Amino acid sequence: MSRRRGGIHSDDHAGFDRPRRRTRPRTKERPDYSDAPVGLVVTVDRGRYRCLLLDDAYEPTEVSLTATKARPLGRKSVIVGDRVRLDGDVSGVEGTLARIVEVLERTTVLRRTADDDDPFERPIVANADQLVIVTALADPPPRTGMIDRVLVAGYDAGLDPLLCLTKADLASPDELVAAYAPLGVPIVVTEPGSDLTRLRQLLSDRSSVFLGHSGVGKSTLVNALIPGADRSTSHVNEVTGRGRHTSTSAIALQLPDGDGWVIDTPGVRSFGLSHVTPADVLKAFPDLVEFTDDCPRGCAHDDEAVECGLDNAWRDGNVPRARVESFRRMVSARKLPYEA
Ligand SMILES: Nc1nc2c(ncn2[C@@H]2O[C@H](COP(=O)(O)OP(=O)(O)OP(=O)(O)O)[C@@H](O)[C@H]2O)c(=O)[nH]1
Ligand SMILES: [Zn+2]
Repeated sequence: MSRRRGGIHSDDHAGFDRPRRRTRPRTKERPDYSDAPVGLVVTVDRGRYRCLLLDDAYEPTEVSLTATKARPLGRKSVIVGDRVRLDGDVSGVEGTLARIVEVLERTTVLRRTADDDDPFERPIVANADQLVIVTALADPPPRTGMIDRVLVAGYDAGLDPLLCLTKADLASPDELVAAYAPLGVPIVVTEPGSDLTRLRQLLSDRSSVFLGHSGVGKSTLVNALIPGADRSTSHVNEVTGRGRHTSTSAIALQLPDGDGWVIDTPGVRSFGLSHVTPADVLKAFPDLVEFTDDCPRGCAHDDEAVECGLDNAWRDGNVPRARVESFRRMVSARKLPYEA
C-alpha cells in the first residue's frame, strides 16, 4: 500500500496537492516531505529517537514523541540536536511511533574520529554553537591534554569554547586560568553553592554542549542550571578518583524560560581527532591567519616548523608570543594521548 506523502499535518497546508510532482518521471518517485512537521532530536536510545515537535518558527511545542529512522535514511546518522522531518503519527501519544524521513541541514557537527577504544568516526551533537568544557580542579585532577583536545574538537566544529572549572572548594583555579587565558577562552569557576549568574549569561540564547570526564560535576551543574532536569549524579570512586558512568546518552535540555539549550553528554573517555588539520585549528585564531601567508607550502605552523610566519609575527611584535604558543599547543594537542 502506498503511503500518502507529507504526514498527517500536511493537510493543513495550502498547496498540498500542487501538481508540481507530475512534471517528474513517475517511476522511482520519492515522497515529498518538504511540508512534513519538524522535530528536534533531544536524546537517542537504542535506535529510538526522542523528539520535541517544533512549530513553524522551529520553536519547541509541548508535544514530545518517539521516532524511528525511516529505511531510506540508511546509515545516515541522526544525532542529538538534529532537526528532522517526521512522518506518521506525531501525536506523541504513548505507544505511538513517528518516522524520521529527513535530517535537515546541520549548522555545526561536533564529532570525533576513531581512536583505540572505538574504530568508528562519530558525530556526537548537531547544531550546537558553544562547547562547555567542564573540568574539576581536583577529584578527579584536571588533565590539560584532555582540555586541549576538546578545545581543538570545538574549534574544528566551529563552536565557541567555554571553560568551566568546578570544585574550586578543593583546589585553586589560578594555574589553569593562567594557562588558558591567552587563548581568549571565557572561564567560569564554580564550587558548591556558587553564584551561577555569569554562567547563565554565557549560556543565554545559545545551544551549549557540556563535555567532560566522568565525575567532574557536569550533572551537578546541569541540575543547578535547570531545576527539575534530574540528571543523576554519581560519586567519585575513592580508589580510582573517577566517577561511575552514570549518564549513557547525550540529552538536550532547555534552560528555564526557553533561554537556550544545554546538551549534556556522557562522561567521555576518549576523543579521536585525526580528522583535524592545523588549518582547521588556525580558523579559530583569526588574528594569526595573515601571518601564515608567507609560510612555506604545507607548513604545519607547529614547534618544529621551519621559517614559519608565526615566528616572525611574534618576533616583530605583531602578536603576543603567548598567543602563538597557545595556538601551537592546540596544533600539537591533536597528537597527545587523551589522558595526558
Ligand atoms: N567538592 C565538590 N564536589 C562536587 C562539586 N560538584 C560536584 N561535586 C561532586 O562530585 C561528584 C560527581 O558529580 P557529578 O555531577 O555526578 O559528575 P558528572 O560529571 O556528571 O559525572 P558523570 O555523570 O559520571 O559523567 C558528586 O559526588 C558531586 O556531589 C564541587 O563543586 N565541589
Ligand atoms: Zn607556518
